[in-house]
Amino acid sequence: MDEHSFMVNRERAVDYLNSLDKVFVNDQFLNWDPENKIKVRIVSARAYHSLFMHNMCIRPTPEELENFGTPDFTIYNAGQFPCNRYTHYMTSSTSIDLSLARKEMVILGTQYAGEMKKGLFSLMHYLMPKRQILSLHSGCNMGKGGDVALFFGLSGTGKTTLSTDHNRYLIGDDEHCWSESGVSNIEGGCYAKCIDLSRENEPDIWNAIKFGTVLENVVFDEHFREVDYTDKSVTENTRAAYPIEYIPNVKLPCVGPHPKNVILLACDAFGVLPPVSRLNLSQTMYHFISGYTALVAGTEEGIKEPKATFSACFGAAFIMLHPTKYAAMLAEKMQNHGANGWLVNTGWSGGSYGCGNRIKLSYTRKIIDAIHSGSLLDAEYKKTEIFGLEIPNKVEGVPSEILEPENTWSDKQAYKDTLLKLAGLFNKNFETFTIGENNQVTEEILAAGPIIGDA
Ligand SMILES: Nc1ncnc2c1ncn2[C@@H]1O[C@H](COP(=O)(O)OP(=O)(O)O)[C@@H](O)[C@H]1O
Ligand SMILES: C=C(OP(=O)(O)O)C(=O)O
Repeated sequence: MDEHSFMVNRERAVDYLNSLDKVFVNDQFLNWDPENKIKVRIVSARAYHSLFMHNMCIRPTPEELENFGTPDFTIYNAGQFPCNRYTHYMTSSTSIDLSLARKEMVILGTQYAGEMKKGLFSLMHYLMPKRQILSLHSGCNMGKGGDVALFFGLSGTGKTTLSTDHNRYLIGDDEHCWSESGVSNIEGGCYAKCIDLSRENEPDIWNAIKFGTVLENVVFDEHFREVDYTDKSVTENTRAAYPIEYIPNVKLPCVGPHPKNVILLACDAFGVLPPVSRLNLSQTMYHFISGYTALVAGTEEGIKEPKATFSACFGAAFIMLHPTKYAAMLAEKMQNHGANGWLVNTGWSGGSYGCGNRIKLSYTRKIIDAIHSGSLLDAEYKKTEIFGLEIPNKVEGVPSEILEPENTWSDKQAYKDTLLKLAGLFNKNFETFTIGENNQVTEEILAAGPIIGDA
């Protein structure tokens, strides 16, 4: 959109906010790295939006608030009020506009609180790389011995669920920076999906839902105030936003040393990617640039059943530079700090969606445990056809037969056909990444993708 259209929307939002008796103003920080902290001001009409950002951004101390000064960036959230559909570029009544020049964001026509946090995340994807800091759409946690793991993945792949681990310190569930001094969380809270949430499966998230937590899109009994986490009548995308301290084993301040493991999460609805594979650096780059997952119900509007999608760097909606710029930074950091790459399928096994089942969360947790402990590096590995992924022969606590997807499919031909289909989708997606003049993608990265013809 052009500057003029931004200003039309901005004026509409500001006029709307000015017409109210009361607005809420939050002054907060982004990024726990003290040297790269960003000051944000959020002006909103609804208490729920203000509390959401209070929970999600880093909360200033009273002294910091006193000396806050001029913010680096301001959000005008007039979400209850629509944009004018006759304004240039508007195709609906919803518009979320970000101006890097004005250092402002305007929200009209949507009250989904996540827009604010994701808008700020886009800003960080612009500001941080300029300082040679890599911004990451990933969860992050740290073991008792100081080993840090990153969990990359698109919405619904398990970043929040798997980074929230009773045996490890939580650094953050969704947005991080990797600088010369290590990792830092951008946020001060978590935004967990809570559809079908249970105390047994996710005790830490369950217990984090208490006074002060914002529950969004959930259905509850107004008399008893009991939430029905199974109710999908508003949307599957039900959410809980809580301050990160609501997780008992949080690492405060939310910073850590350089990562030891980089885990790429894909929720493969085709059911052909192995539950876990070890990646070399080129494969890690290939899969990072591809950013594959299946959109499942609840992640985007209109998705009723899973559909393959590719989102560069696991965050195409947020990145501001060419994907290979982020990939090159990631490769350099992983190489310099000796981090291992892994691909974990948190999606289907035993067949595609509709036939097979989603891999049990308890098995995925065992796989993640084996990555953290280092024991998975000791397994024997075998290379898969087409994708050339290295899969281990055993993982403690996981039935060995499921480690090789073909074993779990009763119809072997259907497995092969589906594998080829997915490989074709990967290749087609990667056609946009050529070994161009700027040497954007290296031969090694290109060769790390699926090779059709070997089957
Ligand atoms: N094997 C699995 N691994 C990870 N998550 C799973 C698995 N099976 C089911 N799930 C569910 O998938 C959802 C993952 O969502 P979440 O962790 O919020 O993703 P993200 O943070 O990446 O958006 C949760 O509701 C979780 O309970
Ligand atoms: C915040 C979102 O993403 P994630 O699921 O990665 O938290 C979202 O999709 O609104």
